[in-house]
Amino acid sequence: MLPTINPTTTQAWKKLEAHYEQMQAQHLKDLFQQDPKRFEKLSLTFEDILIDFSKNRVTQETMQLLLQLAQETGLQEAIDGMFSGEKINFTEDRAVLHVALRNSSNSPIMVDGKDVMLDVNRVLDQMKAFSEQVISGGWKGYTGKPITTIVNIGIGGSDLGPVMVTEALKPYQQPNITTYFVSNVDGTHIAETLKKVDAETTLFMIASKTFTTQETMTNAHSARTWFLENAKDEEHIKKHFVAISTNTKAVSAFGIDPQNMFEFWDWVGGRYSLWSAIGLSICCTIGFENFRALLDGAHAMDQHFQKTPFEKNAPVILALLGIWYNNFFSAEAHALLPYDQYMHRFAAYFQQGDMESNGKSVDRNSQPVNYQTGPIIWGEPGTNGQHAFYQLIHQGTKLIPCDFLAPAVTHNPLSDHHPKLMANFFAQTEALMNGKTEEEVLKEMQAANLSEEEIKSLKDFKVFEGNRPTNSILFKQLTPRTLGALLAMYEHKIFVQGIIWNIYSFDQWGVELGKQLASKILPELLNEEPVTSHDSSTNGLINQFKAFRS
Ligand SMILES: O=P(O)(O)OC[C@H]1O[C@H](O)[C@H](O)[C@@H](O)[C@@H]1O
Repeated sequence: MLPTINPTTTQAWKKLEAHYEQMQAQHLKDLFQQDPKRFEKLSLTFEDILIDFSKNRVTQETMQLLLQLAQETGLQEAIDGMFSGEKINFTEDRAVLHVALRNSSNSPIMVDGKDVMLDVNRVLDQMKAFSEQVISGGWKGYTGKPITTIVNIGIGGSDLGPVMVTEALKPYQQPNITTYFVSNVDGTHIAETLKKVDAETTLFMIASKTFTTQETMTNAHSARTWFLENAKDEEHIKKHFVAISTNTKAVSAFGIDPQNMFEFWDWVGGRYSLWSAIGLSICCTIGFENFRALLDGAHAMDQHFQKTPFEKNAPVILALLGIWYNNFFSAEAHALLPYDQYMHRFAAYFQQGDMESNGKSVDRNSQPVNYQTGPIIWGEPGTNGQHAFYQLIHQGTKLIPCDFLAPAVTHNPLSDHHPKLMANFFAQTEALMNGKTEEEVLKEMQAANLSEEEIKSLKDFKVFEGNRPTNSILFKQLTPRTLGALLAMYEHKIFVQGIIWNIYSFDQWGVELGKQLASKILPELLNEEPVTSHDSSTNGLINQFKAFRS
């Protein structure tokens, strides 16, 4: 059982409220001036990753109080519960064991009296053997040609993780394999993908934990129809369709040979599933050894998370800082800004990871929460974001804490691109912290020989308040191991926040209502009758939709 402490009732929370009153007037610039050792004190390293959290609006006292909050809300007990296979996903009565999927030390993890590592290793072996066959050309299509193209059909957790990782690890891509991802039920997605592929050399991976998701099943059936139009014979399906699911029955009903099914289990949450057989498209794209290295990096971070004292624990620190802004500074959002083009789906991935996990408003006592929970997560790679939305982060009315992530070594050392990219990375967090005072603005304008009148009319617009908090996460290079560690770090950050907010992070009831209503509306769209069963807006929209199509 997870602890059920309302965080606002803790001693630490009350002290943090009082402490916030002092801290809101403090400027980061001054905190740096007061303490030349601030960077050393407020940064930590994990393997090849440096996490600098010194540009946050905190002092040692803030960190102490936040750590006390973690203690008082029972974080250690919760961490132990997750790692030992307790059914901490209470509302679905399930364990939460993505950590078992990458448990390379193989220590037993028991669920319902059974060591899950046996199953984990069995499926990993199956993934290894299969991906090696595909990559080596040993797995042949129905005309005897090797597979050159993979189409992963899945949505949400059965799509975002593999998309993000295969993009992030493109430098490790096998030269003979091209991978596409189809998620949207909009027919455009599958239609445009099928235009690019050849039935003789394409392998479809139908990835769905439940194997009932409307979007995925619709796309899978369209892919099957298209394939049979080419291959003509249902016998050939077994060479071109594999399934990744927890639902064996539904996989067989679809016509996929159980031999070609890759299993995972109900204790793997969809948004935590890239480490499971859902990662098969990753294995076949970058090779099993690289997938293994991704798992190993995550496992190393898991151990760090499980065993390191909270004051040096990367996921715990990041989580506490997030709580500080979310609950005391009333920050509504958090931006993830990777300065690495390969990580262009990183923010999208953690939009699901974080917002589906912690977008909750009922606590673990079944009571409505009386405090804020999960933030809005968003972001784009630098420097593109700088030329689009950073204006608001620098000078807008909202406080948006940001994580800046970047590799020191690029996979594409093209002339001076990387130093230029990194100059921006360093400049942005400095600018966000320091801002620009009126005095500095005046000096600048005078140096540019502006008239007194021009200076007077423009100066106010050019002042930057600064004091905008950032974390800088600088790593040596974006390797599979480092990516694995970074992903696990953010996963555990989300876990810690969910524990402190006293919510259940591993269910997602909020996505159900829209699905139910859509299945009620679908038949109404397929007949000629005017619709009257909804509110006037929904009726009006549906009836206009029908009129446009008639
Ligand atoms: O893998 P599936 O069962 O097809 O589910 C795909 C997605 O469906 C829903 O939208 C859930 O909210 C997601 O958490 C899940 O990842």
